[in-house]
Parts: sequence; C-alpha cells; structure tokens
Amino acid sequence: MLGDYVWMKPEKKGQFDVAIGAQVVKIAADKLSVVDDEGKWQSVALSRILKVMNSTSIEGMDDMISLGELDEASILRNLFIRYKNKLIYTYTGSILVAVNPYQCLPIYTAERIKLYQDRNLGELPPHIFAIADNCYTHMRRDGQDQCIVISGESGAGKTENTKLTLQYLAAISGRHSQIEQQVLAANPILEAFGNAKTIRNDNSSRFGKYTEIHFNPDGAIVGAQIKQYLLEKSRIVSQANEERSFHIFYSLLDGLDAGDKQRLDLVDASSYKYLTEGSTAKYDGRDDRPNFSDIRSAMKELVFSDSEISDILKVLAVILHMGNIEMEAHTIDHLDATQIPNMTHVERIGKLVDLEPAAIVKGITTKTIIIQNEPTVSNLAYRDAVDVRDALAKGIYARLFVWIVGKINSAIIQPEAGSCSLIGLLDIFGFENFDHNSFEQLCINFANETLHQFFFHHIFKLEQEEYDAEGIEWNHIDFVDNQDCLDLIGKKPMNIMSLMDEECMMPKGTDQTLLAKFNTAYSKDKSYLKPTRHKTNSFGIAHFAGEVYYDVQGFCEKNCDTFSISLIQLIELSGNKFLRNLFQADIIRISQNNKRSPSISVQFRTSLESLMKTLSLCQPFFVRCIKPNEQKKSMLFVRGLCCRQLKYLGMMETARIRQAGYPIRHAFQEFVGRYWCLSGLIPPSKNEDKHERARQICENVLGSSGDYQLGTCKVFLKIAGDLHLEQERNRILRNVAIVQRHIRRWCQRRRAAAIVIKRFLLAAVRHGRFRAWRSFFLIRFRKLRRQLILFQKLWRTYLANKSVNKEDLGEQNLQNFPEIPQSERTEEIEGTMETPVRVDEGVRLRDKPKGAAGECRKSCPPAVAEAEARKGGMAAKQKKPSKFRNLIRWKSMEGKTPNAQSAALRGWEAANNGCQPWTTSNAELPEGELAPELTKDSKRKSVFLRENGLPTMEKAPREETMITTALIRQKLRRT
Ligand SMILES: Nc1ncnc2c1ncn2[C@@H]1O[C@H](COP(=O)(O)OP(=O)(O)OP(=O)(O)O)[C@@H](O)[C@H]1O
Repeated sequence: MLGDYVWMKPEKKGQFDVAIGAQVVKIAADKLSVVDDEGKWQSVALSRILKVMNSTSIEGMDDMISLGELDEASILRNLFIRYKNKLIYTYTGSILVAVNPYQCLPIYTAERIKLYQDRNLGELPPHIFAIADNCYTHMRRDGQDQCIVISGESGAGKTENTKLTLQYLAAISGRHSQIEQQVLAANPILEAFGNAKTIRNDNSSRFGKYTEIHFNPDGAIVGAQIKQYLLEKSRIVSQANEERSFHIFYSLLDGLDAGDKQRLDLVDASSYKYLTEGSTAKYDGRDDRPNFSDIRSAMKELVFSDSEISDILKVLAVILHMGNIEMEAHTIDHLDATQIPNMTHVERIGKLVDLEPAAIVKGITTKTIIIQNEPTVSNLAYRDAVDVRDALAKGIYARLFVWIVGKINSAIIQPEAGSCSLIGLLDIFGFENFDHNSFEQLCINFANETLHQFFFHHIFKLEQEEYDAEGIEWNHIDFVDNQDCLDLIGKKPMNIMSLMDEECMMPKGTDQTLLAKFNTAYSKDKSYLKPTRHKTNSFGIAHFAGEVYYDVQGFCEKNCDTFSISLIQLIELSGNKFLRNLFQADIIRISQNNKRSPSISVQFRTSLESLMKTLSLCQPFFVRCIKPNEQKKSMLFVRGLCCRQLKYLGMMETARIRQAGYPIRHAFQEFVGRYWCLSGLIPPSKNEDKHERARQICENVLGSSGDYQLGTCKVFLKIAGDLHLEQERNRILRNVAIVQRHIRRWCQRRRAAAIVIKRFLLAAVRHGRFRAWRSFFLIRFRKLRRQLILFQKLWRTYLANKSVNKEDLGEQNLQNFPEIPQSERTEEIEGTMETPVRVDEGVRLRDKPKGAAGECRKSCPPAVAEAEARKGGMAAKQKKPSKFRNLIRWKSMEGKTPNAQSAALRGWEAANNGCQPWTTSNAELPEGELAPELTKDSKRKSVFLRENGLPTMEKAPREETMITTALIRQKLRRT
C-alpha cells in the first residue's frame, strides 16, 4: 500500500550488505517507487521487496529486544533511525549500544545527571548515565564489585563514554572531595602522554586502560587505581602519514615559554624528526598551547612536584634531540660502523641529563657482548645504530609513561580502600585491521579476542549453562566460539606468542625463520591463514571480527624489546637521578646478571590474564561503541561500516539471546528479602518456604506476563519484569515512607515539646524564675477562686433578697432621701447597733422586739460594744443593711479614741469583704471634716459605704459617689 514501509533486498551482495528499509511512494503494475532509508528514490521490481516492515521497526525502539523482527537489518535500521533523531544510545537488554555522534549533544548536563540518578534501567531513555547509575546502585545494593567493559573500534567513542561514566560517578557519589578532582585530573595527563592523532581518530588512546574507582560503604569515592596496557611506543619514532606522535610533544613545544624552551634547547615541532614523520604537526580541533597549561595544572592537582615536572620536560626534550642525532655509515678495519658527524644534539642531551657526549656516542654506535666472561665491544652498522638510538628513545618514553601512571596512582590510591567496593572501567583498544598490521595489532587483537570471549562467556555460555542447571525453558541459540583463535595466538602450549619468544632466544632467529615455523606448526589450524601470493611476508588469523594478515617484519625485535646492556650502562652513567630512576628495574636486573627481561608478549599476556581475573570477580556491564563513519563527520551513518561493527561485536546474537533469555536473576532468599513487601505486609520468617513466597510475589506483580521463570534456586527475570517489580516496590516503599514520616514527625514533635518544657523548667529553676511562675499561677488561681466565691455570694444574696420585701427596705435613691428626724435616727441607730439581725433571715429591723435590743444594750456597756465592733466580721454581718451603716458606725464611735475608730472600721471592712461596697477615696473627703484621724492613718485608703443596704457588683457611678460623700459630710456636720 502507498505509504507503507517495506524491506528491500540490498543492491550488492557483500559480507556486510543487509536489507534496507524503504517507504512506498508510488505503485505501478510490476514496479514500486520507493524512498529508501538513505533518502534515495528508486523504482524497484516487486521481486526486490522482501516483506512489509513490522511497526516496531518503523519508528525504532529504545531496546532492540522489543523489535518485532530481530535480524541484522532491523537492528541496523533501529540504530540508523535513532541516530538520525540524535538518539545515539540504544539498549539491547542491559547492554548499551552507543553510536558516536561526532558532535556535542546537550545530553550530558547536570540536569541529566540528576534525572538518571536512582532510576532503574529502562525507566528513562537509554543513556551512558543509566548504565553508570545501575552499576553504582548494584554495587551499593549487593556490595559486589562492578565493571563496565567499553569496547569498539578506534574512534567509536570508548574514551568519551569512559570519561562520561567517570564524571557521572564523581557527581553522584556526593562527596565532591579532592580525590574526585584528582581522579578526573588523571585524564588530561594520560591523554597527553598516551593519546595521539591517528587516521581513524584525532584523539586515539594508544594504550589500554583499566580504571578502578573505590567507594566507601556510604558510596563516596575514596580512591582510584589506573592500570595501563601496552603503550604503542613505536609511535615515538615513526608515524603513518597524517598521524602524529603523542600529544605531549606538540603541547610542550607550543605551550612552553621562551625561557624554558631555551633552557631545554627546544624550538618548534617542525624541527624534530620524531615529530614530522606523519607531516601533521597541526590539525583542526586541537589547540596544543592551552592544552599544555591544562596538563601542568592537572599535574599540580596530582601532586607532581616542580622538580618532577622539570625532569619530565627534560626527558621529553632528550627524546626529541635523540631523534635529531644524525648518523652516517662508516667502515673501521673493513667492518661496518657508524659515525655521528654533528655532535650538537648529542651535546644537548649530555647537558640535559648530565652525560658525557662520548659515552652517548659509544652507547648508540657500539655494542658490548660478553665472550668468555670478558666484555667485548664491537661497532654497529648504520641500520643497527639507528635501531639502538630509536630503542633508547622508545625505552625512555615507555618507562616515563609507566612512571607517570605510577605517580598518578600514588596520589589517588587510598591505602584503606582495600575494604571498599569498586567499579572498574575498561577502555581498551578496539579490534584493528589495517592495510599493514604488525606485532602491536596482533597483541591488540589478542586482547580483543580475550574480551570477546569474556563477553560471550557471560552472555551465552554461562547463561545457557545456568538455564540448563535451573531447569528454565528456553530456545538454545548458537554462537561462534572464538576459543580456537585464542588457543592459536596465546593459549595452547605451542602458540604463536610462545613461538615468537622461542625465536627471540635463538641467536640466529629472524622474522623469516619465525614465519616459516608458523607455517609448519599451524598448517592444519582452522584459524591460521598461510601467506598469500600478495602477502608473502605475512600470516593471517581468522579473528571473530574477520581475517587479519600480519606482516612479520620486526616481530622478533619488537617482542624481545631489546634494550641492550650497553644502553642500560649508559643510563647508569647519567647524573640525572630521575632518568636513572626510570630504569631502576633494568639496572637491578643487569646487576643480578639476569640479562633478559620478559618479552613483550609474555608481559602482555600476564597483564591480560590478571585483568580477566579481576573482571571475572565483578558483575559486568557492557557498552558497545559504534563508529558511524570513517570521516569523523556528524550525522553520517555508513551502513556497511556499522553492520560490520555490529557483527564483530556479536550484537545480533546478543540481541537474540537477550530477547529469548532472562538477563536478571536473584536467589530466592535475596529475591524474597527484597520484594516481600509486594505480597502482603508480613516480612518473611526464617523458616518460610522462600520458593513459595517468590512464586506468590511474581504471580501478584507479574501475573502471567512471561517476564519471569522460577528455577530451582533462582528467580529469572526479563528486563521488563525486573523494572515492573522495582517500580511496584518503590511505590510501596514511598507510601510506607509517607506513613513513617508522619509517625516520626509526631513522635519527634512530642519529644521536642517535652524537651522544651524540661529545658524551660530547668532554666526557670536555675534562674529563680520558677518561683515567679509559681506565684504567677497562684495569683491567677486565687483570683479565679475569689471570683467564684463572689459569684456564689451574689447568687446567695440574690436568693436571700428575693425573699425580702423590697418596700420595707426602702427603695429610695440618694437624691430624694428624706431628712431623718433626730429621734428616729437615734432609735434607728441604737436599734441597729444593739440589735443584731441576720440579713439572710429576711427580717426587718423594725420588726424585731425592741425589748431584746434594749436588754442587749443595757447588758452591753460601751466598752463591750466597742470590742464587739472590733471583732468586725460577725458584728457587721449581723447588722441590717442600711444606707446609713457608716454613719451609724461613726455615730457609735463618736468620742472613741482614733485607734478604736480605726479598729472598728477595719472590722467593718473585713466583714464587708467581697460585698463590693461603694468606695470613695480619702482624698475626696475634705481634710479635717471627716475623721481627721482616719485620713492620717496611712493604711486606710478608703471609706466604705453601702448602697441601699444591698450588696452590688456594680461600681458606684462617680456622681453618686460625690453625692454620698456630700451626704456623709452633711450628716456628720449635723451630728
Ligand atoms: N558521546 C560523544 N559525544 C560527542 N562526541 C563524541 C562522543 N563520543 C565520541 N565522540 C567524538 O569521537 C572522537 C573519538 O572518540 P574516542 O576517542 O572516545 O574514541 P575511542 O573509541 O576511544 O578511540 P581509540 O580506541 O582510538 O582511543 C572523540 O574525540 C569525540 O570527538
């Protein structure tokens, strides 16, 4: 149908040509017009159309194993579609495929780092940060060492992804300490001394690197260690066209100031033979001058001392001068010899490292051999002398590089880091197949074969063996095992490398005799390819990534790493301690009469074995880097090149096995321990059947999705199943955390409140405030009690008054109060004073029998009455409430001593306590008119009056008070 996507057969039938996707734009009778994935319009016969494309392949998927059709064409298209959309990362299960974008993408920001933190694999779009985070999480969760193996061709992006991983780990580990800065600072130094521009990559690592990052139990970086493998030291003396030597030389010559340059007798890069072989001292995209200052500051960060930096610069200058030593063929006594016509550079070297020029000349133009325990010196032919000179330069640089790595390690390795967990990052040279391959390529490809086996061993062999052992149902997938190839190069007893070693020991061993031995020994080996007509000096090996032919020229010399005794003796003569120190191990070896150092192949195999041992102890993650084009251009995806890399990396088989298999597995105990919260709220007991509980959890959460299988000891999960379980667990834990947070907050607040009170009381007691607070509360309590009593009183009074005839009590206000005749008043006074009547009895004074009162008066002489009045409360209480109570009182107290008057008043006042009398200030009473003694009495502040004889809560209005005061005056005057 129009608009449909289809698969088309490839035009060519090459090894790496696979079906291409296309969209149908026109349909004719026997032809289709299509636009293919590369944007080409084509009119194709129906026979070229293979099938309609699966919907998953049209837009592309984050994870290859989700593709509906899993073959080379769909995997390649998936990468292509995503690459076009600047999505350079894609998963194949837990394996990350990274296509080099050759441009800066805004996907490595601090926000991205935060985004990927604590996320499960597959939760977010594929990213190198997701792998790094997963690795970190696994390390912390399981306490197991982890490693990330980053592989791919030269220029595929291994080093960039290693750096990004390192930056991510430094960012999330959270301590931001000096050690993190030091670990990051190691990179520019290593790149300067170990990287160079090659045809394939402008910043190619010419050594393998395994970086171990050590973390403490809190997940913070506490140290690191770097291991280096097989530096390509031949680059020091020669480079292919358009290639350069190691970056440091160009940075040094561009970045050094004039004074330093003069001191080292250095000029610009174009003046040095060792730097001009490739005729590209400068290239776009690299500025060597600022790089040099970066390198120096990185060295400072890693505690390189000034004298060490100065010595390093001297050694580099020596290497450059060495390359410029010109030699001429010469004969002495009819024997080949070499002479040095111009001694300028020899003298410069001598000056820099404190060596006699004659000793240098002797060292590089002659050789010392021991014959019958006697050292015999012979001249070297021109070619041999050049080789010795170059060997000296290479030897010095290789040892300098080892020393620099050691120096970095001494700054970043933490002695206590032994007990910590680690994450290892392996950035090792990819598979190499050039037009001309030599000994180095053989070693590099051997390392790649070993890593490939590690990868396949992990992905296939172990996986299949484990499925079988656990009784998991799945379809077996065939894969190509590279064991034969490994055996041929370096594993079986008589392998290529051991034959090389043997040949190096032979006095007459040459590269040609070595090749002849290979041809004889491996003529029947499937992986060995005999020299062809065009490649007579080469042998081939059928690697997992294709056939590679190696030119044997220089094999023996490179493998033996001949660094003659004469040269070691020359170094020993140097007054430069740093230089002598670089050769310390060789000097010791020579002094112990051990003439031979282990061959390069032996050293390489030993370090490779140790690396594989380390990796096998870790939980590995794999990042497979793909180089999309050879031109280093952005947005250019060359299908053939990518397809080749996918094949070499075993991505097709990987995708299939990952799709069919269960990459994540947990022992029952561990699984139940982690996910028990997904099957109710009861934690697993010790004796519980963990298999049954694991089954319950899987059924609860994953149902019949097929994302899991239960083995005999383990739960096997697909990525999707694991992701789902993790998400569910996180959801439940989040909810639990919310509840816990509330409870904790409540408890915390209670505890905090108790602490505050306790603190306050302690402080109060300490500062004497406790009493103040106590009295404060007591005052409040008493006030409250008084108010209650008052209310009680008022209520009772009210009840009592209710039963009293209000008319008889005389409801007259003060304004129209009638004049009281003298007689009446006296009687009243007398009656009142002498006849105690209880108010609450509700009996009027006048109603009481006068006789009783009279008798009382008679029986009570004035002294007794006074005493009565002094008693206060009782007497006053018994008096009938009256407007004139005070007058009566004063009347009755007339003629008494001021003290008696005052006492009577106090008694009265006490009796009226709580009755809220009218009060008027003494000050308002005219001085001398009313009880002058009273006003003089400082304790008395008020005269108490009663209103209508009834107790009241209301305060007297001001005018009434004044009237009352006037009335008192009037009454008193009258009396
Ligand atoms: N993720 C990326 N983003 C931007 N540019 C990248 C990325 N990855 C790689 N590159 C570019 O590709 C170049 C080559 O990458 P890198 O040096 O990492 O390759 P390599 O695989 O380590 O090569 P070699 O094996 O030669 O060291 C880098 O210098 C950089 O310009």
